Amino acid sequence: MRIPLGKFLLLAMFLFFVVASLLTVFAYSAYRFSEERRLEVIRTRESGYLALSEQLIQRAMFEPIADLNVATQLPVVRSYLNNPNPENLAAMTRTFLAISRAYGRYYKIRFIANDGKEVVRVSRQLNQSYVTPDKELQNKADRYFFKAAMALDEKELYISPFDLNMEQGKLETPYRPMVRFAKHVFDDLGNGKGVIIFNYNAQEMLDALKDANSSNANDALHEVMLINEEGYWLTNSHAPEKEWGFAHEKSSDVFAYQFPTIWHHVNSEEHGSILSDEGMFLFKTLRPWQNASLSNDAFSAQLAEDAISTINAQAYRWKLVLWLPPRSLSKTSLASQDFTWPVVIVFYVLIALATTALAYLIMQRRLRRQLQAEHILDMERQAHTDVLTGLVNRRRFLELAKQEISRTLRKPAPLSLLMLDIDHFKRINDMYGHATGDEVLKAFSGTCAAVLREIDVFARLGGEEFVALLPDTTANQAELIANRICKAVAATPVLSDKQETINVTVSIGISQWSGAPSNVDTLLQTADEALYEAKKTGRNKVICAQCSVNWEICDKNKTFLNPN
Ligand SMILES: Nc1nc2c(ncn2[C@@H]2O[C@H](COP(=O)(O)OP(=O)(O)OP(=O)(O)O)[C@@H](O)[C@H]2O)c(=O)[nH]1
Repeated sequence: MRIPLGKFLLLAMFLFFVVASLLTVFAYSAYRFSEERRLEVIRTRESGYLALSEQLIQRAMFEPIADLNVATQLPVVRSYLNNPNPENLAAMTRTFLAISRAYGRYYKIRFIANDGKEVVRVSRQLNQSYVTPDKELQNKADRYFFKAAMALDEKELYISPFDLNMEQGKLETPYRPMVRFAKHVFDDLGNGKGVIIFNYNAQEMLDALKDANSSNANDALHEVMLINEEGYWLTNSHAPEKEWGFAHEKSSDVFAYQFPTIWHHVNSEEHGSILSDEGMFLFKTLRPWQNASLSNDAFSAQLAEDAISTINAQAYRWKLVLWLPPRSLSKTSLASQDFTWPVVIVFYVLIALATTALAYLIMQRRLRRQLQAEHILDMERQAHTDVLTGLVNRRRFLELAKQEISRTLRKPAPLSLLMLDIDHFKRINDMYGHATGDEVLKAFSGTCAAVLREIDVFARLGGEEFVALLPDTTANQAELIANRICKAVAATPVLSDKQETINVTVSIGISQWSGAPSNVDTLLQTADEALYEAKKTGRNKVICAQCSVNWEICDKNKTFLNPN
């Protein structure tokens, strides 16, 4: 017996579906868990970069304050303010030149007198510091920064908005971002003498910011952005051409244009992190001077003390944003590794192989069990069946007859039994051989079975002796059936292997269960006695002791002794 292919394939597919679904759910959950952990690690690392960047900006923005404070206290400067003679002016100019060279971070260091006239201007360009000749000095009385600085008292300090350097009223290109730091200076008698202004080269700080954030080449690469109040990029490592959008008046060069939903959070929240289809954003609001006294950085904290009266620190509010674009973010994700899809395919192929093997084993086991069950059934059938005729044998007949009697006891009904014996069967054997005798037995069984009903129990007791138990049948009805059998047998001759016609007749004895608690043996015995009577009185007949009428309707002409 072979494994049925259709069922095997169905089972294999079912197992594959179940196992693959379970393992997929499990693997996907594990993947989601590891993804969350991975993103958490990235977020923590990026927070570190954000804190570092903030510190870097804060430090850079405090250095000019320190320099300006020191400059206004220098003895040479004090001497000039108290006694503005040419000698002291020259000494102050030399000091400004030295400061310019030493730090290199100031485009201009100037002293502007009360009337707005530049008295000293030390410029720095292309890594060179030089003193501007007197004839090129300008009057700045109308400039906003001069006016603002002149309004300060001694302790206060003016910080201009982040701006681009202008030369001769025009934007200098490439852009030179700068912030002006100015102090109103007084002589020892408290008379205002003018303003000292440092034009701080902020590009230095912005470059340092980019450098600090590009050294993470081994990590997922992030972009650093510094955004001013209006959402313009002061620095944008991802798209430097979009920096200083306010200068080239391109409304699309704002953060809000590129990332509207992200900007909503960045603009309205102090700090946070956002994970979206556009990547991961970590941001922080920077108020370089306003919050400096809270800084962990001792340097910044001290300077915050010094510049405590900085008048326009409130105006400074930048947004520092670190952005991991989706590609960078997924760089370390399992899903984007080269080996992932081949592994997934191998994974499912292995599941398919394993479930196919399992289906094969299950089918084989089922088949074995089925064969065993069939074998047992077969054995049972053999134990209950007469091999030659296929009829129920004596043992099984006795079991079935007992069951039938019990049933009749529970639900009273007539029950009759026929005992059948082929006449002169020995002679058939003797004349035509044992094999032909067997054929006669088979033909006889078939003829009788055709007359009997489905519910009748027809059995071969042994040799040429047969029995039929007829439920729901009275002796009179049984007699009719027996006569029908008797006539059918007589009318059905059998052909020998030599094509000779063999007439077969049968004698039948009948008994009916009386309703009294008798057993099968009693029934058999009564029928056997009737059969004996039939044999004794000429064969080919039916005898029923309990019947109301007893007549012989079997064909008297058809006897074994009288063929045809
Ligand atoms: N071919 C064949 N013969 C069998 C089988 N079982 C029993 N016999 C024979 O059946 C014969 C029965 O003969 P008897 O018991 O003398 O009865 P009978 O010749 O039919 O005579 P009556 O019953 O008096 O009519 C014996 O010769 C048995 O050997 C069988 O399975 N096959």
